[in-house]
Amino acid sequence: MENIILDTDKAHAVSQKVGILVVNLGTPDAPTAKAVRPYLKQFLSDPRVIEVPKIIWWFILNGIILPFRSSASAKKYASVWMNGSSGTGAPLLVHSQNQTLGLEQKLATNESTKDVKVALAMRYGNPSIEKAMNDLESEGVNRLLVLPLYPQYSATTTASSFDAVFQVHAQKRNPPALRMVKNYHDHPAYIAALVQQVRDYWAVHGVPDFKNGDKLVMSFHGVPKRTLLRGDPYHCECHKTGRLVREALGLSADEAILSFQSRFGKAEWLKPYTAPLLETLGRANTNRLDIFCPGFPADCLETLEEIAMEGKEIFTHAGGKTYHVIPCLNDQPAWIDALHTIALENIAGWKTQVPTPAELLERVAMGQEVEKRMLASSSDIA
Ligand SMILES: C=CC1=C(C)c2cc3[nH]c(cc4nc(cc5[nH]c(cc1n2)c(C)c5CCC(=O)O)C(CCC(=O)O)=C4C)c(C)c3C=C
Ligand SMILES: [Fe+2]
Ligand SMILES: [Fe+2]
Repeated sequence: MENIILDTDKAHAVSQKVGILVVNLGTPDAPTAKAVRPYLKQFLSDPRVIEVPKIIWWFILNGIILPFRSSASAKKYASVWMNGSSGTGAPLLVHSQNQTLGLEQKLATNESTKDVKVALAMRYGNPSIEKAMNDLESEGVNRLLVLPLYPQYSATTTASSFDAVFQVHAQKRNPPALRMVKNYHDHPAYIAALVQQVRDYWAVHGVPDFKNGDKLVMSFHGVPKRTLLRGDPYHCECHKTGRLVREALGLSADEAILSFQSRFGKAEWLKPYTAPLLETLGRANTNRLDIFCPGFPADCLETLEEIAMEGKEIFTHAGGKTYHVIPCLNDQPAWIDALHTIALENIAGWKTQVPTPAELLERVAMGQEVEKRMLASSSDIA
């Protein structure tokens, strides 16, 4: 039936179905300039990402960035495109899909959450936020938790995803109730998953010799410095995540160094920049450097190409010896557990199962009882 209000199964808001919209940044549909261009256009036309006057930016974007960057980025995407046991396609999409499935399976193991619907959406590209919200609506979801795969809040990412959800929400006559997860940069389950990931890597590849100058670099995606000056808490949240991981590993700030990568354009971004740091550590003839990206829950172009390939080249070319890349959380069980915990905490109080007719009658009776008591107490006051 078209109108869900007239559908007797769903009438009178009886259905109380909870849905979780897992949101990540997005990625092109194919590693070609033709597919990268519309993705970059949508991404770089977002005023949350680019805070340059619209007219000026239109000329820079269409005249310089899209013609040149689309084909350069496409080559980089081609170098990391996946075709293996974990899945086929862009790494960001494959890992985000596996995480979404992992969360759904975990929720399905418990009677009270087994009917929670989970969908993945991408802020730019596919599957779009609009499509995922419509899919959840057609499954009867009327209470929606938005769970971004951004542990650290930034207006450029988290708020931008919320904007896109609100835009779809604004088009609906009977939209779902909304809850948004703003951040979880210091959530114990997220920190535990990060620490586990580093320890698991060291269990296989040996622990760096920190006393003899080996380093752990924790590289986060950067943002323009002016966003920090205007009040974006992203910088502080990255520092808190980094400190909690470092302390759990028993390392000093000199042994585990925090940095920011992926600078775009000429403006100043958060410092220290990762690439020059790798060069400095290479020049200092660092024997072993391990690099980890705690702010990226899923491996993507920025970790697999920029960090693993370009970073290695910079470090070893400058004189560094061995370069170890610790994979992102991806589908690590402790991370799926963390997502599950964060989701449960944020849907608390939202009943997920449709009440039985007996439960409905009980509620009506309870309501009548409360009304009677209120009337009695108001006549007492009078
Ligand atoms: C132009 C400014 C950009 C800001 C600000 C920015 C913030 C930001 N980005 C991420 C996470 C990711 N970014 C990724 C790719 C990417 N980022 C930018 C630019 C900005 N990011 C561009 C132009 C690109 C596209 C790739 C390229 O052409 O270089 C990705 C990977 C996407 C993929 O397909 O693999 C992620 C993830 C965060 C967390 C963030 C701010 C906190
Ligand atoms: Fe980015
Ligand atoms: Fe800060």
